[in-house]
Order: sequence, then C-alpha cells, then structure tokens
Amino acid sequence: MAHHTNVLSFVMAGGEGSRLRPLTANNCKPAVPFGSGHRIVDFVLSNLVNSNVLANYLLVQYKSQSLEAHVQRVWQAGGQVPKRCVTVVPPRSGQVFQGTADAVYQNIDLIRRHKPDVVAVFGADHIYRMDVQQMIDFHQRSGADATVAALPVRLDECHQFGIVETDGEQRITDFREKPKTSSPMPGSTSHALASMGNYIFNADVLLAALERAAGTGATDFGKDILPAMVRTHHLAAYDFTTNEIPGVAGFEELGYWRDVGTIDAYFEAHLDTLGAQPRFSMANPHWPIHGADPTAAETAQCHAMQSVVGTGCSLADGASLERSVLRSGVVVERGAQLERCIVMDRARIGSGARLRGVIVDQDNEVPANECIGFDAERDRQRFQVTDSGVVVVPAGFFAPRPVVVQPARNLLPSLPFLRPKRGTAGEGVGGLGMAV
Ligand SMILES: Nc1ncnc2c1ncn2[C@@H]1O[C@H](COP(=O)(O)OP(=O)(O)O[C@H]2O[C@H](CO)[C@@H](O)[C@H](O)[C@H]2O)[C@@H](O)[C@H]1O
Repeated sequence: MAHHTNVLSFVMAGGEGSRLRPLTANNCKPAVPFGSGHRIVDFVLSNLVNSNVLANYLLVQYKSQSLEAHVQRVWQAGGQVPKRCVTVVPPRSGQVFQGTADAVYQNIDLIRRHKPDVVAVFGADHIYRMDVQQMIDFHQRSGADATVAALPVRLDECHQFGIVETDGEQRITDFREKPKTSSPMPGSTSHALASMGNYIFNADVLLAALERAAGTGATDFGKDILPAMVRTHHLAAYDFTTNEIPGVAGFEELGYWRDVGTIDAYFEAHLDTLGAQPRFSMANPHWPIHGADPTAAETAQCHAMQSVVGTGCSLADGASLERSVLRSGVVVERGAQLERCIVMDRARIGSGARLRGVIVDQDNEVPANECIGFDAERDRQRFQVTDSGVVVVPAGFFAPRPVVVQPARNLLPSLPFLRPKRGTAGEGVGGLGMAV
C-alpha cells in the first residue's frame, strides 16, 4: 500500500525570483523570509516531512547561501524534524540547471541509487499545507504514470500557470504551459484547472523521460516534459481541493494555496495569516510549519492588534502595531506606528515614525518621524511601489549608523597603514547591500 511506497523527492529551489526584487537581492526566492520566523521553503519541506517523505533533495543555484544556512540549522541538525531529512544540492562546478527537468536530470544518479517507487518533484515557492501521501495514494489508485497536483484558478490568471484539461475522470488530455488564453473547466464559467508545479512520477517513467529529453533542448517539466507526456503516457490530475489536513479551522480558506511570486502576492499572503480568524493559520499543531525558532511561538510572540512579533523584538512605550509582521530582533521605538507592515530581521523603526503598507528589508534604521506609505508621489521618488501601493524599503536604504572605532590619533601620522578606511568596525554593517 501507499504508506510503504518508497518516495524520493526533488524540491526545485533554483528559481531566481526576479519579480520579488528587491527582496531577492541577497536571497533566492525560497529563502525569502515569511511570517515572523519562517522562510518560503519551509512550507514545501514541512509538507513533505509531515507526510513522512524523509529523503528530500533541495536543488539550488542562485544566491543559495542564506538558504543553505537555514536548511542546515532547521532541516539537517535535527530537533524539530528528523535529522538530515533534507540535502542541499547545487549544480556541479561550471554547470547550471537549465530548467526544472534539467536540474533533476543532472541528479539522475540519486534516483538510480535510492531506487524509489515514485519520485516527487515539487516547487519551493508556495504558501500552503498539503498531505503529499494523499496525492501519492491517488496516483497509485488511478494507475497513472505521472500525476500533477491541480487546483482551479481564475481565467485571467491562467497565463501564469500550466493549464490542464481532463476527460472529467481526472485523466489529463491536454497540458499547456502559460497559455495566453484558456477556456473554463467543465462546470465553471470563471476558472480553469492549473498545475501547482507539484508532480509524482513513477520512477521508471521519469528515468526514461529524462533520458529521452537529454540533449534535445527539453529542459523544463512545464514547458517540455509534461506537454509531451500527455500524448504518450497516462497523466492524472490530483484535485488539491480534496486534500485533507487535520486541525484546519472552519474560518480558514479551504485549499489555501498562494504562489508568492510577486511583492503584492507576497504581501497579501502575510495579511492572510493575521488576526483571530486568519485565512491561513500559521499555528496548526497538527500540521506544523517547521523552521521558525521554537521560542518565537511560545514566549515572545504576541498577536496584539492582529500582528505577529518574532523572537527578541522590542517595542517601546506607545509604539503601535496593526496587521503587521515583525521578524526577529526588530526594535520599534517610542510612539512609532506600523500599519500593514512587514519588518525584516533586526531592522529598527525610529521614534514617531509612521509606516503604512510597507515592507522594510534588513539592515535599515528608519529615522525618527519618517513617514512612508502616506504620500504615493514622494514614496515613488524614493522607493519601489507596487501596483497595489505596497512600498518596499530595500536592504540598507536607511543604513544603520556604523560603529566607529576611535583610532589612537597620535599614532596615525606615523603609521598610515593603520588608518581605518571609513571605520573598520562599521564596514561589516554598513557594507551590506549598499547599492541603493
Ligand atoms: N533551473 C532551475 N533549477 C532548479 N529549480 C528551478 C529552476 N528554475 C526554476 N526552479 C524552481 O522550480 C519551480 C518552478 O519555477 P519555474 O520558474 O520553472 O516555473 P513557474 O513557477 O513559472 O511555473 C511552474 O509552477 C507553476 C505553479 O506555480 C505551474 O503552474 C507551472 O506549470 C510550472 O511550470 C520554482 O520552485 C523555482 O524556484
């Protein structure tokens, strides 16, 4: 039965995340922070590990340093999750992953070595809960060669997704990657069935498909492999809306799933997690999202005024928070007001500052009485502002004051080589992400 199925997973974490700029200036997309203590990659990894899939390979390439450090701390050290349940795999030196299928092809030896029954190929960029075992059960029951997880999306969003058509019995009859237009799915006038970028393959089918594709320029599952497989194989669509997660509250959105590929989608998904009756609750003990510092949830976190506050934050008298997320070590000085804001680790908000609809990235000390999010014209002159008016203060914009090491003045003239270049100690702090 499915629970004894040997599963190997590849999690695709090599995306550049260009539409999340400037948040991806120092992080790849899966490493971008989410909520008060997580990173985006924690959702897919929690889903796999909670589903008892314990052999997971995370395929990385761009700006993967912060991702690797995070995976090492949370997913390899043991503690919250079984030890070494995730292995990070960058391309071999001098190589790049040309696309998702090429990334798996370059690691085909892992499939040969593990000899799994099925291979799960999952994206790393989404906010959701999913019991992967239920998808594997469905895959095996339907007798498919490969199964694509799918859910309805609005027709005007179809150009962002792989769109599947089925015969009504969950067998895929057509797969088109990001089509300009789509027709609605049966029984709907407004929605079509989209691929979530999560696939289950029978291992032998995947091996053969990758070998066949190699050298033909077919490098991507969505663009090349799946559309071709529809004609030669039995492909099934797994209906994500039937996936059942324990502990989901009645007020939450059924089948919550968000592609946080743009700043607006990323910002909205944060708001979805806030309040007493969130659309998506971060605190479900039956299906935990691992990755945050455990003390964050227990001791330092408070939900006052529909906000979350990460570990080691400090809020001065009269500071006010509304529908906001503070990550760890954030300082909000006296009288500062934050409304609908995401403040990244260790940023400081000066006294009396007023921020509304703002993402403050790391390495910022917002000056006292600064005002952002109230004057769109002025904001646009200084910052990136999204279509829905979210302002992004990039890392290092309000550079923290460097720590100046006082040189021993009387020694300097005779020992010029000791003269600190613009404050030695400040270099590490002030030197980060200073391009803006
Ligand atoms: N060269 C590479 N090496 C390793 N990892 C890489 C990679 N390039 C991208 N990735 C990762 O693979 C996943 C898919 O990203 P892609 O950019 O390939 O496709 P996209 O998300 O646009 O569409 C996909 O996901 C949507 C759902 O969001 C589907 O509808 C659509 O059919 C599907 O192609 C992401 O997690 C990304 O980080």
